[in-house]
Amino acid sequence: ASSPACRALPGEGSQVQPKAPLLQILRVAGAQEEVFTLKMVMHYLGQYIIVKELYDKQRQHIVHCQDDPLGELLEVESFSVKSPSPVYEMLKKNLLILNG
Ligand SMILES: COc1nc(N(C)C)ncc1-n1nc2c(c1C(C)C)[C@H](c1ccc(C#N)cc1)N(c1cc(Cl)c[nH]c1=O)C2=O
Repeated sequence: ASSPACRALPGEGSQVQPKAPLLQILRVAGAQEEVFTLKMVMHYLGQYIIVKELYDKQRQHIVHCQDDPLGELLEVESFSVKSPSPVYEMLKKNLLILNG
């Protein structure tokens, strides 16, 4: 069901299992795990952005991901780290919550 309740993101402590396309991105950022906390997922996504230099060199809170697998997942060409709703929407679709 995709009712709002079960589409919420888990609390900090809950464990999540990224679906394959997201897990591939986390692997590029160095993730070895299969099961993560939300905080770990955000950390590896951040590392991915920095390592691949997807940020705008002039306006460094802007991420350009139109030509990157991350953009395909986020379904946006770019976004600001200050308004991360595309990130949370993507996570809701790409994380299995293991313990609610
Ligand atoms: C372009 O960004 C940056 N550029 C620089 N330069 C020096 C160029 N330094 C820091 C950041 N930066 N700021 C924030 C974040 C970063 C890095 C780690 C991407 C993270 C973050 C943002 C997006 C995703 C995704 N997909 C994952 C983590 N982030 C967060 C955003 C949210 Cl929503 C939750 N937790 C966070 O840490 C921020 O606010």
